[in-house]
Amino acid sequence: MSSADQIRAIRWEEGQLCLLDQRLLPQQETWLKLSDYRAVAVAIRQMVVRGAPAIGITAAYAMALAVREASTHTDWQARLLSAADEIKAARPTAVNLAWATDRQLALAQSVSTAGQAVAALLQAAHDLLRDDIADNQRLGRYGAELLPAEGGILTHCNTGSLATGGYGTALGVIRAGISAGKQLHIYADETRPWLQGARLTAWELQKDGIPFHLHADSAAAYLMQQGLIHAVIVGADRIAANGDTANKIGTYSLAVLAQYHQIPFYVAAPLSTVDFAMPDGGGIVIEERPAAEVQQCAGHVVAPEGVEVRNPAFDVTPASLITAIITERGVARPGFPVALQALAAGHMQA
Ligand SMILES: CSC[C@H]1O[C@H](OP(=O)(O)O)[C@H](O)[C@@H]1O
Repeated sequence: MSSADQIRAIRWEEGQLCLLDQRLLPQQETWLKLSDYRAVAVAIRQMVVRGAPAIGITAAYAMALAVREASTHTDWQARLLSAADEIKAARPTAVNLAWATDRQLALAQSVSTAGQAVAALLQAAHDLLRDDIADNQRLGRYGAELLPAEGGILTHCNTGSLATGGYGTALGVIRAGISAGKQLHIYADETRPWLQGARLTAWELQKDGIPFHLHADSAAAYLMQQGLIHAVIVGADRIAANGDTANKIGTYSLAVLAQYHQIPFYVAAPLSTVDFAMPDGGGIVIEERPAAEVQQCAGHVVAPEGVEVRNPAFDVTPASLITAIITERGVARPGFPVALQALAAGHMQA
């Protein structure tokens, strides 16, 4: 693989969904080739593929696999409904998973025959993958305008090509800023416990030749205190209608730190990540992941046998701590309920 334009986590090849196994990066680049939607749901839950937009795209392909299997049965629509429930149950927090699955279900219910559904759902999954990359590039350009001409940008988790169809959201803004000639230095949180920053963001930035330092999550406050950070930019898994944002655990503490140090705090996400049916962040389900992820570090057990663990995979940052939400249709600033609705309605451009 070469630069950002080539990094892909999701491919459709010879009738199979191919997923780059992100559990093994950066040491191994191994692809899983899947033909059964049940195996795709397991791959999402086990984080073979992760990142809100990426799991949405993956779910869309899983539905295409499901309708292909169901199409040989007269009760194909009932079978597809059951498959959709199984796919949506893989992970609860990122709205993209349910959004993409339900969108495929509605498409299947809009056609007359199983054969038409097989063709329509596969094409819709291809279109979603293609459109996500184009949306990320638009989002990147809008966000790049907010970044300083020169400075340090802190990012959390992985929001690049591996978390999306390609190019990335927060990392897409950084890519667009660099392409626009901005002199940016990236500070990448390692992002315990799954280490998306240390393993995935570092891998992407190194491939792009973007200057960066990797640091422990607990070093973020020190870097801000030293005046090295001029903006924080993160992704999102679910944005409530009022702008409250669920994102990787540790995001909320970064937002509090950014406010204390008077550093702009940006969220970058496609509008498909906004859950307009959810009035505020209080209703967002936070995924609790296996204890082993905290008891271990990079696969090595570090905690004593039998310790009790809390492992929330996400937290919710109140809209009051967010400077702006960057989307593929423009930038939403505080007064998010109206601004996000306006962007979704296509009324507002940056
Ligand atoms: C481009 S959104 C990526 C988003 O998803 C990550 O979560 P996970 O790695 O557990 O799927 C994280 O919240 C990122 O901000």
